[in-house]
Amino acid sequence: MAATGSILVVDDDPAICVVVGEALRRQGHKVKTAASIRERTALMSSFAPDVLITDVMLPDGDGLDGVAEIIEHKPDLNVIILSAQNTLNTAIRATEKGAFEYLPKPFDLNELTRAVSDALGTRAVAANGDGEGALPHDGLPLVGRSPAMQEVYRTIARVLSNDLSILVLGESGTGKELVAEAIHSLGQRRTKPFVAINMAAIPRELIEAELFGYEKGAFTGAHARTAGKFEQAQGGTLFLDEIGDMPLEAQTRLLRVLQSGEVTTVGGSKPVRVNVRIIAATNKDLLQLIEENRFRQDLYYRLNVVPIALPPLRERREDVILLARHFLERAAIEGLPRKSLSDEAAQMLMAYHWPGNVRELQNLMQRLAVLSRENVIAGDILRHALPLDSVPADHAVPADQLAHAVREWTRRQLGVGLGQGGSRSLHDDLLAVVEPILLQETLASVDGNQIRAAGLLGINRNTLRKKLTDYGLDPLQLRVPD
Ligand SMILES: Nc1ncnc2c1ncn2[C@@H]1O[C@H](COP(=O)(O)OP(=O)(O)OP(=O)(O)O)[C@@H](O)[C@H]1O
Repeated sequence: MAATGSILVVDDDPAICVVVGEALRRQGHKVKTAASIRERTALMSSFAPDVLITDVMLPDGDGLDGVAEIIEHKPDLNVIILSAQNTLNTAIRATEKGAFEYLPKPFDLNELTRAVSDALGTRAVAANGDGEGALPHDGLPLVGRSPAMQEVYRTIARVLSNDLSILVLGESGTGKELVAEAIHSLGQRRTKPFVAINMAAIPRELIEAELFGYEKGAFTGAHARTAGKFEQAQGGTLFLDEIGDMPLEAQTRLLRVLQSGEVTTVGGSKPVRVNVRIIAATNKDLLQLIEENRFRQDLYYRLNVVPIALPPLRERREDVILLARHFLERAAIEGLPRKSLSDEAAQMLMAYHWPGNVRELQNLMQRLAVLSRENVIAGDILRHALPLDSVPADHAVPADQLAHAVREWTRRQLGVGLGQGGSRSLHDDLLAVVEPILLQETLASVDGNQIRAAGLLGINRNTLRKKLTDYGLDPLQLRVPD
């Protein structure tokens, strides 16, 4: 049976105290509630709880204030923070104060009761050795309050005080590099270098020299010993962007460095010890690459100690307006005219499918800050500014029609084709019908510009190029359809 204990719930909302209190009592815990910091302080000494659940915004102050001191006096106490201010800042502050868990409001009651059971079965997490207020809290880079982003904040907060390897997953423009920078600049390595290298941006044959450095004369043009990114990042963080594009030979070498903690330059023989935190990122399906023998499984496990998944912007639409306002505000701080969004414009932004994710939204807001003559950005301006006439992805009728066509096609294939063999697979057959149309139409809409088409499709440029070759499509011959 799960352990039971005494729990103090602090929230100025009586409804929350009742609901949480009842749920916990039903599980056999002893529960008391308080509505303010004053009441909390009074109860802490008389009641001596095992777990403290506290809201952040309390009528007489910030619920996080004093938490570090409480834990210092009572190291066994586990603290669970509830907060409606679902920002990276709150998650980090909660972790810094030594809180056991941070739950964004509105929270899931099951999650809370589970957190309490976990807390009772675990020793309190010691407060971060940096001490209070040691981290720069202002101007935190990541914006967004969606549940998906809260999960990201919680994970970031948990990895700041350790050196675990991190794999950031997400489509292009979702903020993978920003997450890596945030982990570095808020973590214990922040006074050391943050070095980024993008595997897709460097010719394959140069990747090893860039990463590990090279000796004088190692190859034509190697005029002097040059330190690689590993050595440049000494003591700090190395961000390996687009790791899925790393050639296999370089992967083998990288794995060796991660296992030994030593780098040997290309053409060199004397290893150099390196102390570097690794954060890798990819928009590719690494498991698929492993299956195709294009990515080493052992390297994958080394890199993927803590995964952080950034969902596409279209799957966290509640963040769109916050982000849009953030970018307009930033433009104003940079000296551009201050702009706001009309209701219609806000609706349109929410409905759009954002294939280029946050980067696309950021670029659009910057453009509008410069171009729009009115102070309030109206729907009309957006209609021109959004690509493809801002057709929202959720456009119900075409999506329904497509779904209908796919259903009919699949049923027919299953009816006709079962047991006849010869066909590659239903999945491939469908893609072979649909994908070339998607690629052709998208390319035609941007006059064959592969970079823009890849952005609209939300896939990597190299992936697009490969697909075009596979389907025998020539982007230059694609004309805007009638
Ligand atoms: N949550 C966010 N809050 C504020 N700005 C963001 C957020 N996410 C992304 N951005 C901004 O959007 C732009 C794209 O982000 P970033 O370069 O980190 O994406 P990425 O996933 O690494 O893209 P790629 O895979 O193409 O390299 C950056 O200018 C970044 O500052």
